[in-house]
Amino acid sequence: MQPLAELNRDAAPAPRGMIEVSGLNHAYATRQGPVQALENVALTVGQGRFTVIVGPSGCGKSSLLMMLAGLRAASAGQILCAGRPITAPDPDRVGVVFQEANLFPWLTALDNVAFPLTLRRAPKAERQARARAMLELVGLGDAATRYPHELSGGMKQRVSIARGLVQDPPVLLLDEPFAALDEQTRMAMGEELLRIWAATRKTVVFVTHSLTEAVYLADEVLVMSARPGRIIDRMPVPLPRPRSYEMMASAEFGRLRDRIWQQIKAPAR
Ligand SMILES: Nc1ncnc2c1ncn2[C@@H]1O[C@H](COP(=O)(O)OP(=O)(O)OP(=O)(O)O)[C@@H](O)[C@H]1O
Repeated sequence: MQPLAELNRDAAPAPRGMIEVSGLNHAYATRQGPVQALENVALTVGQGRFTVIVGPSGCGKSSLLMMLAGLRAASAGQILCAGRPITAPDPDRVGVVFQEANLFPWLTALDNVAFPLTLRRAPKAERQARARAMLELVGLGDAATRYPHELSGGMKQRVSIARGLVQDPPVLLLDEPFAALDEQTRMAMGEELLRIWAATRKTVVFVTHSLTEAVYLADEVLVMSARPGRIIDRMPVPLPRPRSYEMMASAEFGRLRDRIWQQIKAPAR
């Protein structure tokens, strides 16, 4: 007879992803009729994994991220985060960072980071301690009392990342967070994000147009088709970590980037 432990192991559910999306469809209502943005999107992101989403312009990447964040409802389908549906923004489970840092100009860096805790009416000492720790984490411990206009573009995005992490959510979503930055700052921010990710072990979903950024950052790249967006490839990135600038010149890196490019380049006319 099979021992009880064996039976239990067989009966245990398969390990679930931190994020599980199934049958996601979305059509926007426009004056010209419905615009099908997403078609039957399904994906799983394992706990602590760094997943990057790429795809042609207008394929629905931002729409998908907004839905994962609970900021937009899909026409159909299900999104589970940590085993429970996402139906509205839930900063305890999901932090979000957008292309624009969207900081309040009248608040210091510290108070911007603390703002979500203020909304929750957390005690002031706790808010400040937590926000200070997050600023330290993103390398801005010395800039706590500065206002947004006194910060560079890269520093503002660091504040935005710190704010996304301040409630310690298991998931961090980033929608082209470095797109507005110059190339040098963008590279540095990519490295910085990997350092933060390694320190916190968050589950990360990152949208970008940059194929180099995608391969450099990801454990796995999800490639979307042109609209209506579908997932057409799940490409693991077997490059070792920590990633380095030199890896970008390797044949393996080039092969991975080319695999994405071949799938998203516009068809020749
Ligand atoms: N509020 C809206 N109303 C109507 N159509 C919309 C709306 N938001 C997005 N769309 C359309 O849905 C499609 C997907 O848009 P979305 O912004 O999600 O794509 P994307 O892949 O993030 O684009 P990009 O790469 O250019 O940032 C596009 O065709 C867009 O025009």
